[in-house]
Amino acid sequence: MVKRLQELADLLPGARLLGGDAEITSIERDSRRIGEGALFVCISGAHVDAHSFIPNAARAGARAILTERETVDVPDGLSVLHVQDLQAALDVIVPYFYDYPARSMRVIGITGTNGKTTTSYLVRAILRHAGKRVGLIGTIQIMMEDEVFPTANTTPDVIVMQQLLAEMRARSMDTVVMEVSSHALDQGRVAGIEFDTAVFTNLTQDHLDYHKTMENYARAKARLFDLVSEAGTKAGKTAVLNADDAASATMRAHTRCPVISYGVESKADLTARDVHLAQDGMELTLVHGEAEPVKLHIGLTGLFNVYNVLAATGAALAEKMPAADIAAALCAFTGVPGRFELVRAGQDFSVIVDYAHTPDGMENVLRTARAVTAGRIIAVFGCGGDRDRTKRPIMGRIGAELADIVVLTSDNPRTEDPAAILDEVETGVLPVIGAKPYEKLVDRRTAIFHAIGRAKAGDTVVILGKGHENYQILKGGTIHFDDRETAREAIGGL
Ligand SMILES: CC(=O)N[C@H]1[C@@H](OP(=O)(O)OP(=O)(O)OC[C@H]2O[C@@H](n3ccc(=O)[nH]c3=O)[C@H](O)[C@@H]2O)O[C@H](CO)[C@@H](O)[C@@H]1O[C@H](C)C(=O)N[C@@H](C)C(=O)N[C@H](CCC(=O)O)C(=O)O
Ligand SMILES: Nc1ncnc2c1ncn2[C@@H]1O[C@H](COP(=O)(O)OP(=O)(O)OP(=O)(O)O)[C@@H](O)[C@H]1O
Ligand SMILES: N[C@H](CCC[C@H](N)C(=O)O)C(=O)O
Ligand SMILES: [Mg+2]
Repeated sequence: MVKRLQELADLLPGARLLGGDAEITSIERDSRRIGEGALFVCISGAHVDAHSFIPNAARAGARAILTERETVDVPDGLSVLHVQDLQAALDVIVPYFYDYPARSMRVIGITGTNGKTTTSYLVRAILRHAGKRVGLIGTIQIMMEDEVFPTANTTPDVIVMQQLLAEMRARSMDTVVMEVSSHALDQGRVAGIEFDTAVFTNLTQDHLDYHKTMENYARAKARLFDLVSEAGTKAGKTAVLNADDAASATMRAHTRCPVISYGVESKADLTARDVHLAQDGMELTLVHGEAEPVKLHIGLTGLFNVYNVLAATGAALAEKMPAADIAAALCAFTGVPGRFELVRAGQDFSVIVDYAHTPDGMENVLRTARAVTAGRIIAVFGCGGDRDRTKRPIMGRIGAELADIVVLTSDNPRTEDPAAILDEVETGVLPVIGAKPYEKLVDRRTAIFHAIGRAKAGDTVVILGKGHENYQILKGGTIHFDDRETAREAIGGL
């Protein structure tokens, strides 16, 4: 990809180009990714100011910088593109630079508090069963067909996003399925993407540290439905909405394209009945209008996963996938890493590792565990640091109400004092814990060993919050940590 700096400047009213035109071969916002000919975008972030990396960028071969700062010292030979509003400038020039890759493929965006990753994996499985070449962008990883790439965010920033989409175009992906976080919608990470199908899973409390109110949070999510409604270069757009979630009204108010609704309680285009849960899967019957109802057995469990199955089916129908492929792919689906994942190491009790890190997620998972457990529920959980503090006591209360034994422990404390986080969670635990056994163990490994040590035949140990994560983020740095691995070790030591 090569474009002239002047060409980019011409797209931006009020932009000033200092130091002369130059040929640009990439756009980067991280000095560590700069190569020969790059335009280095200087963002003053939450932790560091990228202007301080200009010398590094120059040494690495940057040709120019993009900034909204009036005066910037740059080494000789580096041009400066000055703009009034950096984010607005990126919205325009990044998709242009990469020749709007999203226009070359179908784009399915999934938003909502919980269920995005699970739904995206289900959609990917259905599309692939129907013979499509599928890219996936989300929390766990990025995939292009079977090839896997790591990711730092659920939805990458606008630059990495356009680079990924350009790579997917080069590899002839037919469709990209992506999780679209509220942060992404708020920060313009999906600028320049024309969505074909937009899916809403649900809205419950999370991220109030960032959005402040549930109204702002809902408004950020609704942005995806503005985007899917925009007239662009594509035809056949659809919004897939959860009829049982009150926030769908907000999403619908932003939608100006056809809607497929799904639900279990309310009247909807797509529903499920005859749901039978087991620990390692469930049966359900999918009902879509006048079509013959389809009975499925799938390797996911819990009513919340019925919603994910319906959301994914809605997206597949919007993408005109044949009913036979939908049913066959769902029946062959075996689960998502770290989502209600069973750890089997020959023990006579169950161990489930799950990514629930919101009040609603916890409630769903603990209720599901209860429904499929004969003995007691032992819950191990905490809350992430540097994130929504108001969810801590709520999660504490839910854990104490729904489990029989509670082991409070650290999630990813990040820069916070781990013990202080647990104290905040505990304010929700204490009023409802009564005589139930309760421990507060800051070290997650000790907590998992403790919980597994208490388990008896027929019990279920539910380890919540970190799911697929194979690390723990502490003040001193990030360490290797995997709940599944630790649980296996603990079982092995019994
Ligand atoms: C609050 C927030 O959204 N922060 C995001 C933001 O970081 P930032 O701009 O504040 O970054 P910074 O670390 O201060 O760095 C500033 C600039 O200096 C640059 N830099 C930095 C170091 C260096 O050596 N050289 C260099 O050039 C950085 O590339 C950056 O451009 O931009 C980064 C690049 O896109 C993101 O990775 C980062 O996400 C952080 C890691 C994060 O934790 N975000 C969470 C809140 C988030 O976005 N979560 C949602 C998921 C929510 C959900 O699914 O429930 C997500 O989509 O991931
Ligand atoms: N539809 C749902 N409704 C409520 N809770 C759910 C739903 N689906 C999954 N969960 C719970 O939320 C956890 C996270 O699920 P998943 O990873 O699919 O969601 P996500 O929206 O991608 O989360 P994140 O925002 O962190 O990326 C699961 O481990 C489960 O506990
Ligand atoms: N174990 C996690 C889950 C984080 C989920 C993530 N999507 C976010 O909140 O950004 C934590 O709280 O650290
Ligand atoms: Mg996710």
